[in-house]
Amino acid sequence: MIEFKHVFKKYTNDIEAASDFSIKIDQGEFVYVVGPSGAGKSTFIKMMYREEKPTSGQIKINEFELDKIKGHEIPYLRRELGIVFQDFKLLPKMTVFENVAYALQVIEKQPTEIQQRVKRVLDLVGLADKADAFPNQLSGGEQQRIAIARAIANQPGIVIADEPTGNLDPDTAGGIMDILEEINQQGTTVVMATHNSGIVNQRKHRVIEIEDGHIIRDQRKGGFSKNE
Ligand SMILES: Nc1ncnc2c1ncn2[C@@H]1O[C@H](COP(=O)(O)OP(=O)(O)OP(=O)(O)O)[C@@H](O)[C@H]1O
Repeated sequence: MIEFKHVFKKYTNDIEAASDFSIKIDQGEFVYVVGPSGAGKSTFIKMMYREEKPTSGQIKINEFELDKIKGHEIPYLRRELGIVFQDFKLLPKMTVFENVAYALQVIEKQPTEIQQRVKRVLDLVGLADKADAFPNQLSGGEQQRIAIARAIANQPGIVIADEPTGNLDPDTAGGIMDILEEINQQGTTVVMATHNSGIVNQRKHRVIEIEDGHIIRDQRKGGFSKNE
């Protein structure tokens, strides 16, 4: 569950990227965050994983109130969130296997469990045969599938993706969407910022639309609005 209560975010340059965001996303929902460039989509998403802090208001991620979270609770919060970026952010000197395993090592899993989990998620994204490759030996779509494998290796309840199909051709983007929809069908909440009106119109899910730092639409099973 993700809950925003009267959240405002003003950057130091006085730009208000979030103005009174109050929204609730239940466990298991699939939500697109749409809106023009500079609307505040990334800011909304970054506040969910504490990359940005609100100027005022409350954000709750499952049982964690982010403004009250204590240092020792942060690894537990991190475990509940898987994050996927447009530019993948894979570690270039590590193999595919090591990139995914790294996400598990930081929460102190046993080596045999790490092996099994990495294998399971690489199978899920269809890249078990690339375990020993390095990121620069993979296509953009493959790198994004690895990034998703890394994000879901901890079996987080929530996956947050900022433009996960942004750099990919339509077929490859469709493959990424298939994976996100599959993990959503297994119960994972997916929140995805996107400019891709084709995807939003074809694969109907809840849409939260942001414009100029305001949530202007929150629509279940809605496509893009006319001005996108
Ligand atoms: N660190 C920052 N410091 C100052 N202003 C910022 C910062 N990050 C974002 N902004 C501003 O806040 C507004 C919202 O930016 P944000 O990145 O959230 O938009 P967006 O909808 O994700 O855009 P895009 O689709 O282009 O990624 C923009 O006007 C942006 O210039």
